[in-house]
Amino acid sequence: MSTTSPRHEQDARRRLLLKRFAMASAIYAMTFLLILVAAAIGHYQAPIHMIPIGGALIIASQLGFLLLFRSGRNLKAKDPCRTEVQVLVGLAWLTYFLVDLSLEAQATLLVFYVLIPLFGILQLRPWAFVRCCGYAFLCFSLLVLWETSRGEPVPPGPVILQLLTLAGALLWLCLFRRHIQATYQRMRQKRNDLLAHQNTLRGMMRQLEDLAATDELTGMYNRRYFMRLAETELANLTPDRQLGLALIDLDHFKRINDLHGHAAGDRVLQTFAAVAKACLREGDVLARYGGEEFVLLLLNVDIDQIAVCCERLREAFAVASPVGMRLSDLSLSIGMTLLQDGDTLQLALERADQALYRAKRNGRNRCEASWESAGV
Ligand SMILES: Nc1nc2c(ncn2[C@@H]2O[C@H](COP(=O)(O)OP(=O)(O)OP(=O)(O)O)[C@@H](O)[C@H]2O)c(=O)[nH]1
Repeated sequence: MSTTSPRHEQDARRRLLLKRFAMASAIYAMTFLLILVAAAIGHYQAPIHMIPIGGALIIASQLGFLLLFRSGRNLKAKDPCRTEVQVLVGLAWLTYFLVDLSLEAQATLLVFYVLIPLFGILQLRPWAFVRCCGYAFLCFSLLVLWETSRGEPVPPGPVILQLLTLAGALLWLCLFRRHIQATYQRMRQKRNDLLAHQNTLRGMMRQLEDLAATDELTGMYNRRYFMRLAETELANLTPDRQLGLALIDLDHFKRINDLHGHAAGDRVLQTFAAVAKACLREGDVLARYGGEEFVLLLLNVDIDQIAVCCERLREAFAVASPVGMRLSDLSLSIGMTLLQDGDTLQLALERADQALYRAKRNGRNRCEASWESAGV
C-alpha cells in the first residue's frame, strides 16, 4: 500500500515531465549554439537572419509543449511526455537547420540524429522507439536527397559512409534499448518487491504494537500502555486543564471465581469491558490495571463530570448480565481523583487507591473520591 496520495503522485508526475522537457530544451539550446558556431566560422549558407527566425520558431514549438505539460491535460495519456512527438519535432528542427549548413558541418552534427532518439530510450515502447530511429534515418536521407536535388556536388563516398554510420548507430541503439529496458524493468520489479515487503513489515509492526498495548482477555489497553499514555497526557497538561483518574475494582471477584469457575470470572471481566465501552466517551482511556482492577483516564473533566461518569459506569455494571450466566449481584467500587498541572501520576494513583480502599471499606458498590491535593 502506497503512502502517497493521488494528488501528490500527479504533482510528482508533472514535475518529472517538466524535468524531461528541460532536458529536451537543453538539447535544442546546444544544437542552436553549434549552428551559431557553424555560422561564425562560415559554414552557414543561408541569409544569417534565418537563424534567429528558426530560433524563434523553435521557442514557439517548445512553448506549445510547455503549455500542454503545465495544463496537466496530457497526464492521463499513455505517454504523458508525448515522447514520440517531441522526438519527431526535434528531428524536424535539426534537419531544418542542417539544410543550410555546409556538407562538412552536416557530417559533424550527424551525432544529433542519434542523440535525439536517445531521449526516448526508457520512455518509448519498442516499436515507437524503432519508429523514432527510423524517422532519424529518414530525415538525414531526405537531407542528402535534398542536397543532391539542389545540384550540390555531393561526394558519394563520404555520404554513403555517413548513411551507413547512422544506420549502424541507430540499429545499435535499438538493440541497446532492449538491454536498458530489461535492466530498468528488473530494477522496477525489485523496487516494487521492496515496497511490498516494507508494507508487510509496517503491517506486522502495527500488529505488534497493538499486541504490546492490549490486554488479551478484555481487548482493553494494558497497564504498561496506559502508564505511557497517562504520562504523556500529564506532561502536556496546562494549568487550565485537568484530567480525571479513577481506579475501578470489581467487588467480591474471588467469590465469582470460586462459585462459578475461572472461565466464568473471565466472562465477567469481558462483560465489564463491554459495559465500560458502551458507557464511556471517545477519548476516555480505560485499561486493565491488573487482575480485576481497571484504571480510567478522563480528559478535560471537572469533579462533577468524573463523578457522573463513574456513577454511570457503576450503575450500568450492576445491571449487566454476562452471557450464559445467572449472576444477580455484580458490583464494583471506584476511587476517583483529579490530575492537575504539577501533579505526578504516581501520587494521583495513590490518591485514587486510597479512595478505592474507602469505597471497599464503606461497603463496596460505590464511588469515593480523594480530591485533597487537587486543591479542592
Ligand atoms: N477469572 C479470572 N480471575 C482473575 C483474573 N485475574 C485475577 N483474578 C482473580 O481475581 C481475584 C481477586 O480477588 P481479591 O483480590 O481477593 O478481590 P475480590 O475478591 O474482588 O475482593 P474485593 O476486591 O475486596 O471486593 C483473585 O481470585 C484472582 O485469582 C483473571 O484474569 N481471570
